[in-house]
Amino acid sequence: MSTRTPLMAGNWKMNLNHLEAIAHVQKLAFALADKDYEAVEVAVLPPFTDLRSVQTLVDGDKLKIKYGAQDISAHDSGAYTGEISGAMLAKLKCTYVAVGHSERRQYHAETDDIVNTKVKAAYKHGLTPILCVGEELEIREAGNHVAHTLSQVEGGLKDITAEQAETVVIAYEPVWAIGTGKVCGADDAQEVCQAIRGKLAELYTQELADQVRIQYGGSVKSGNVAEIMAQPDVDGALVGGASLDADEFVKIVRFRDQ
Ligand SMILES: O=C[C@H](O)COP(=O)(O)O
Repeated sequence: MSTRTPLMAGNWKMNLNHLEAIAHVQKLAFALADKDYEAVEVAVLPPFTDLRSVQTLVDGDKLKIKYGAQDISAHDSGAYTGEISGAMLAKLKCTYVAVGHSERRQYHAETDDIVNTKVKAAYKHGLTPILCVGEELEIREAGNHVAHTLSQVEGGLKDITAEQAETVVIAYEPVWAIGTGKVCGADDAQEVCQAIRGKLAELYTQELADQVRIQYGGSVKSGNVAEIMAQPDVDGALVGGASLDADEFVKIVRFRDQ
């Protein structure tokens, strides 16, 4: 039986300003109880401009919610206008950082090589990367979704040591299921998550692969989360739209009750 603690992470994307972020985290904190945190790790990934406010709230009230960023610069400092470094995120006590989200790959031309440099930057600064992978619709329709996703896993983890990789979180997000309401079938999610675990065993060891958490992401809601979480290789969810509604996100955290 798996000892992996599920990770439910809300990726707010480009939503909620810093005042709204405070109200939202307060609502989550009010609703979630110790028994929730014992069963599930809960995290939010707000926009960069919200992180200081979230940190102040989490620190001040000793909240058990973890938080992180949606992206990280591959560079440590210098003339990189608009970028945010791992050192800056670490200073704000971020735990996680999403790397290679499909929206970064699609709108900012992030290749596996760029994603890999960002994974390295995350580890360098003591952050845990949530490495996002997943195929576009044409690739799935052509039956190449597993191979495509595994090559993104391999590319993202290039030169990452076993000591580092044992803490990575992989988020499998089929692009066609993101924000579309089209949920990948639980069996389909399991197929790819299982293959990702197999790839981790091949790259490292079975023991390491058994330890790594693999999330599913793509139109996760309270109504479908239980079925997805019932899959043996799915260890959590990366939730976009539904994480903006605090009540709905709490229901997702409490997937066992749904
Ligand atoms: O990071 C989250 C994913 O992109 C899923 O977004 P979604 O739940 O709105 O489909």
